[in-house]
Amino acid sequence: MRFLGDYKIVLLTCSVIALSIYLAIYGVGFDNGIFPILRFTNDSPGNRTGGKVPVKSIFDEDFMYMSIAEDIDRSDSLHYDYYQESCPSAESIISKSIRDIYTVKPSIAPSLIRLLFHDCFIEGCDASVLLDADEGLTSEKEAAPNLSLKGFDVLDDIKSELENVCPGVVSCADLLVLAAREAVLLAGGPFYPLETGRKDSAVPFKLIAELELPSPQASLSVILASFASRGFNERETVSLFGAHSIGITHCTFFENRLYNFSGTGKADPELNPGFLQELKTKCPFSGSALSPSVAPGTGLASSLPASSDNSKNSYGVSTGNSNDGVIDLSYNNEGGDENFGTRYYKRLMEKKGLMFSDQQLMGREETEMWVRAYASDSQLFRRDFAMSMMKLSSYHVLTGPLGQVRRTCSKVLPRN
Ligand code: HEM
Ligand SMILES: [Ca+2]
Repeated sequence: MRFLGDYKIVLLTCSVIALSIYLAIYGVGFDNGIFPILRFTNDSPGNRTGGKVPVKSIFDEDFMYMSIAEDIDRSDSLHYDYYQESCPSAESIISKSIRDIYTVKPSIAPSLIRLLFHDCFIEGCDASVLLDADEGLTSEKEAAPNLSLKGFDVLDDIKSELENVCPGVVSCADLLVLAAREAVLLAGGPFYPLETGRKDSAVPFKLIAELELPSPQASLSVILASFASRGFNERETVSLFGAHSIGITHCTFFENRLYNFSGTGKADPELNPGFLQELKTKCPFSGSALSPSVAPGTGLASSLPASSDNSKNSYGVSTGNSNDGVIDLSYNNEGGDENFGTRYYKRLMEKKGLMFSDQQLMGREETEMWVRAYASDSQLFRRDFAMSMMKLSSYHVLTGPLGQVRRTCSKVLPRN
């Protein structure tokens, strides 16, 4: 019996160590000696600045509380309320600023969420996307998939407010993830706890952004591979796409589906016929659908052939044509805020996905299953979206001496 008891202790200790390593690697951190547990019953912010916010691990099905050694050195890693002493008002300044701006400009919410995705997906959440071009540096903003990003000015303003209160303390990477979380909440999405302590990169990654941000013409296998290479499974990937229930899309990103799908000169058969007519009136034929740059089914942005039409780039973004129409992804907030996410999945089930890449989620059993689940169960979607956003917001972060805290989000610190 004694042997059995020892055996169990050894087994438990090994499990704790293994789980610790797993969670540390995948970015769901510790907090004050507790594996975070998410309250599934309630989406309300709860203890937003108090540090110990319970979070459920994405990886275990059972709710587990375990104590871990108190003497782990967390000074160089992400943790809750990182700015508690160095800048106690940081989180409230950020959330209040976003709330104020949102009242006059609600489009800031989708802009920031997209910005977060484009930053974190490329070399992690390090604010690399916020850098302007500078001597020797080509800005990530100039990468084709990033040309229609917005919200930089708002982050610059909030950063200068933070600099007035606590100079050189709050990173732009933390600012972006916290601002995007507030944006999700304002748009009717769930609250999720976030650890802080990210540092900013000293370089942008324009070429990697060109190569690795998925194109709106990407096929399902390309999309899944691209998310999987960053640790996101099908369920997490499908849940993140729920962000496409808010904001806007330019016609240019799906025009080929209306007029010249796969070079056939016809519409995409996967488009709902009534919806097709509706879209055609909003996005009249402009000729750009004939461009080879928008041939669907291809891979990542960079793998699309360069357009012969100089007004468009390989991501299909109009660079010179100001006539490009815009479609409201939320369809005037169809079903209200409480339908954040679910309205997107319902539309996919009706073959009303706007981009080729959106409708692709219905293309395989394992992703279609999650589309159906999220369309019918908004609580499930909110929980999954919250967890996936937490995971995305902590993806591949720079901490401690590995990064810097910029004074201005668009500029790296001057070299000494
Ligand atoms: C295969 C993956 C994805 C592709 C190809 C894609 C592509 C696009 C495109 C082309 C637009 C329209 C931009 C414009 O017209 O200005 C857009 C908008 C948007 N995307 Fe995605 N996206 C993807 C995944 C995601 C993810 C994972 C998120 C967030 C978690 C996200 C959040 C958004 C938001 C919020 C908007 C609206 C932006 C605004 O209104 O300013 N997207 N996306
Ligand atoms: Ca980045």
